[in-house]
Amino acid sequence: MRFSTSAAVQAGSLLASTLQLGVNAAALPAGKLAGYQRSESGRGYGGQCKQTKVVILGAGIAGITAAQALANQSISDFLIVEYQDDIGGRVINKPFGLNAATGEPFQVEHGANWAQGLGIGNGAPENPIWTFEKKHNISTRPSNFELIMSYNETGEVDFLSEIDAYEEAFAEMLVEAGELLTNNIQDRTVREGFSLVGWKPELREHPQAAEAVEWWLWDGEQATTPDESALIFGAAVSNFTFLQFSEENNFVIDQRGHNTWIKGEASEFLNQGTDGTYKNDPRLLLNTIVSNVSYSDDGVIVLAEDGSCISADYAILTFSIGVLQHEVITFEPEFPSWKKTSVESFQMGTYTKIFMQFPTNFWGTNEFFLYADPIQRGWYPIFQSLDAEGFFPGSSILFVTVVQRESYRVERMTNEQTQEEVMKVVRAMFPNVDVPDPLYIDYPRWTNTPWAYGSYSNWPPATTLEQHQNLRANVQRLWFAGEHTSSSYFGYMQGAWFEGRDVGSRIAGLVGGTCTNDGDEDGLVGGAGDVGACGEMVHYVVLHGTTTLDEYNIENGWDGTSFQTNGLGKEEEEEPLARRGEGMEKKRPQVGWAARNPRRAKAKAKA
Ligand SMILES: Cc1cc2nc3c(=O)[nH]c(=O)nc-3n(C[C@H](O)[C@H](O)[C@H](O)COP(=O)(O)OP(=O)(O)OC[C@H]3O[C@@H](n4cnc5c(N)ncnc54)[C@H](O)[C@@H]3O)c2cc1C
Repeated sequence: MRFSTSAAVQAGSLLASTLQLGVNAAALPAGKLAGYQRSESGRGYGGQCKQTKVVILGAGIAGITAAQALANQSISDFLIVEYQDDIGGRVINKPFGLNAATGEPFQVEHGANWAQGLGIGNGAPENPIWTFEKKHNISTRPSNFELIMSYNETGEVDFLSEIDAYEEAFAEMLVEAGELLTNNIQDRTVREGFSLVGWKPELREHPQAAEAVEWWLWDGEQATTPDESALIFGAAVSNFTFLQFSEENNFVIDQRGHNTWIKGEASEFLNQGTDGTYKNDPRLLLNTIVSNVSYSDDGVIVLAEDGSCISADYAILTFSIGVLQHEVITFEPEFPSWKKTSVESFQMGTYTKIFMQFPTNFWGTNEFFLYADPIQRGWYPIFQSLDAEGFFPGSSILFVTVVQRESYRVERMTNEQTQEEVMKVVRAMFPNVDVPDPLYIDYPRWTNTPWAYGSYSNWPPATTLEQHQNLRANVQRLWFAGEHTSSSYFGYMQGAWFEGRDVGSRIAGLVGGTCTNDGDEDGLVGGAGDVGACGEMVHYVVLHGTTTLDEYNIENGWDGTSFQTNGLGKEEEEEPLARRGEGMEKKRPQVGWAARNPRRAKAKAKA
């Protein structure tokens, strides 16, 4: 087997490839070129550049899956470049507090914590992430969303009936969203969608309680407010995961870390190192920060901060939209305007879990604690206990989640400042308890993490599928993949996986000359994840106001199963709310956007 790392090329051939690529060598920033000084002739670099067929930028789910797709099609000449000292990206765990039983800290997940929409029973397809978690024996526990208590600034107050009211409205809004998509009607914000079906928190008897419930079930999932979310695509992403797969969510408690499944998959094709583990495969370049990407119709040159350089026929860039928006990477030439506009159009939401370990459990056996602040919507709204049977019993760990603007605020504060605010809330929730201060408090600063700049993407209003396709589409030999390029599962691990697989397979087709990327998981037309296509991706130089139904197709990254209920929507189909989509393609088993069952819809939570 030939390894690209051993094929470092000398200055002369770098010059040749540079010229071939049409890259203006003089334009490459000097500071990024330590070790790659121009030769005396002024016609090349004095250093060496690794050469490979495909360079994969980022070793999160999308990057590892793209590499796996290449390997599966016998393309072993690739390099994976990763900022951090290990793979997994936003699926990342950190030590926290102390496990008295072992004398070691607990491992808590700073990023993705739930496998969502597992796809259990009812003939539903299985979420591929759940398949991998089972394969690699990841320890998980179903979250019990029935074990929830509600509070305000006076203590425990039962406002859980608001959940039913919200969910009835949500179900109705989903049907409306399906109508908008099917008939190519202009999209709305989720806030408008809610208002039109009568869900207006400010008009309810207890507005703060209604806001807390809305925060939990909307912002707590999308990490963005209903006012900042697109109705059609916000409804679709929920349908794809929770209706197509199922509404079961499992919380990961594996002390090896959630990313063990990604490492397990990587070990199946990255095992050429001296010790036989993925980490020592010379094709995986850890601790390498990409700073400059030059691309053309012939290839790509990637420069890293440490001065290293890679020349490749193709690049797959999997960095988050937060990284792209922070302009920490120089692209040469600059992105064309259709690409630049799409990068700036989509949003990066932030989701911050603040972990606290107390000397004792003073809150009991419930799992969730919803708090309605009298003044500020989203003020330390949902607490979750890890000191519960099946989780970390005896740990006295509680974590509270904030998102978006509150995330930005707390992430700029010290742990001590945050603790002071949180403890005021906790003491108000439990007025009859002598609540101790936590022994430990810690939380990630996602908004400032230089390899992510936020948690996961969200689809803003006034943005069509065509605009999103521009986010996905390649620019010459530079390709893109990640949760944010998934129109059907953006924000979720499965989005990153489907997109990594798709782009890896497309490029395998381009490199190998034969494209086998039908993306067909299950032999069904329009089955889960059938986003496969071959060759270059389409993009749109002129963006139209709306998207016609026939454009919701594989070319635009749309998974044909958005309208499938797989039996899960059966009850709903019998209800008047569920309607059949008009004019659907006959071949695809699309049955209209079913309203979600309010009883099941409580099973929603993100990470
Ligand atoms: C707090 C939080 C909670 C979440 N909860 C859930 C959940 O419960 N369920 C769920 O399904 N999903 C959840 N997600 C989303 C999920 O984690 C992501 O969708 C998924 O992990 C994204 O994978 P990716 O490959 O697209 O991107 P990433 O994981 O971001 O991979 C990109 C890689 O590129 C690297 N990189 C970035 N910049 C550079 C550079 N300059 N040079 C070199 N390398 C670079 C990064 O280090 C990273 O490893 C959550 C995410 C967060 C942050």
